Amino acid sequence: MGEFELIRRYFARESLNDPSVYLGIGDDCALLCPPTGQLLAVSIDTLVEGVHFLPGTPGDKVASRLLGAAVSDLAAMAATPAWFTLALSMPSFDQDWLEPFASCLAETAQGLGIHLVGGDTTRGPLTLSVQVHGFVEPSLALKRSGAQVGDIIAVTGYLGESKGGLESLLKEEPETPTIAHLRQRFYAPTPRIKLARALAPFIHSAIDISDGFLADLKHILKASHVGAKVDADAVLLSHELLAFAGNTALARQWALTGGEDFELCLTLPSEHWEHCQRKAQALSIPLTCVGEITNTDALDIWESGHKVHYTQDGYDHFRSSNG
Ligand SMILES: Nc1ncnc2c1ncn2[C@@H]1O[C@H](COP(=O)(O)OP(=O)(O)O)[C@@H](O)[C@H]1O
Ligand SMILES: Cc1ncc(C[n+]2csc(CCOP(=O)(O)OP(=O)(O)O)c2C)c(N)n1
Ligand SMILES: [Mg+2]
Repeated sequence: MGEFELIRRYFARESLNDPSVYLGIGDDCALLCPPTGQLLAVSIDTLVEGVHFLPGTPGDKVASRLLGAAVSDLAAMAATPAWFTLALSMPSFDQDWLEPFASCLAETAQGLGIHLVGGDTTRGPLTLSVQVHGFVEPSLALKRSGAQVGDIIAVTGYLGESKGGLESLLKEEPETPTIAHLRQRFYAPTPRIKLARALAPFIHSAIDISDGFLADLKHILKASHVGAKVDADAVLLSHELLAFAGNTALARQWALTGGEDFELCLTLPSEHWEHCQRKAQALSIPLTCVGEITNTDALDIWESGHKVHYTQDGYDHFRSSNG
């Protein structure tokens, strides 16, 4: 099969019926119409075989991980997903991999309300990049730089589960229901778009957790010129994570530093806390207060009444060891 037949068969299957897409797949560029008065939010993410997923991972699992993680960046800005482009490099034409990849990509995109409008397909090591585009009202866009002293630090969902799923894959553990749950969290992140949109008017700063909660919180602290006090005991640890990790200390370490949770870390003034919690409850998403923004230049982590230190705060592509 040739390059253009592949694109037609797998990626240009349906014609788009969206007024914001003037011209989609098939020309030198897509032509798109952002709504007037809104900002265009743009972000790109890449997955590399052997770096982000294990060799031999089925196409559907790569697709949900790829798009979920990319759209999570839109959630972190409180943007509504609109369009994405896909750059795909693979060593050879592999129908058994491409078919589930393309089907799951289309299904995930539909669920997230985002449309594939173009891309690029080449031969090379298995690498996938997705550029996502979304819209956000200028007054609602959530930045890393807005945290204020006294803000509550809150996180969504159960951190560390994705790291548990990855560890179970690296150890080639047989798939029990507990492990299936953790692997699902690794392979199929759920961008918190609805919650971000609902909370945006009350939030001072936000980031999505990709490298690790502590590492990503540090980006907020640096951008906002503030410090933080984190209560590690307050971080929710799911039954599944505790069961797989085998002890609370390891589960907590994964939750604080494991990464790829694609949950949100938010800071907000305490007077809005109860209202935000009710909004999260209505969407059945846990929202947990895990600390406070301080006027120091440090990130202090407290556990059982003691200040503790984590040697690694998250994943770094160019550091030699990543825990
Ligand atoms: N090669 C690059 N060229 C320009 N900007 C980059 C490059 N790599 C990363 N960035 C920018 O640096 C910032 C941090 O990147 P990253 O940690 O990958 O963000 P995220 O976790 O949101 O994906 C982002 O604003 C991103 O756009
Ligand atoms: C085979 C394998 N080894 C290790 C990891 C762990 N890992 C790889 S990248 C990464 C951090 C997130 O990826 P990145 O590309 O930095 O995402 P971004 O911050 O740009 O959203 C983590 C925890 C993995 N997912 N798969
Ligand atoms: Mg990135």
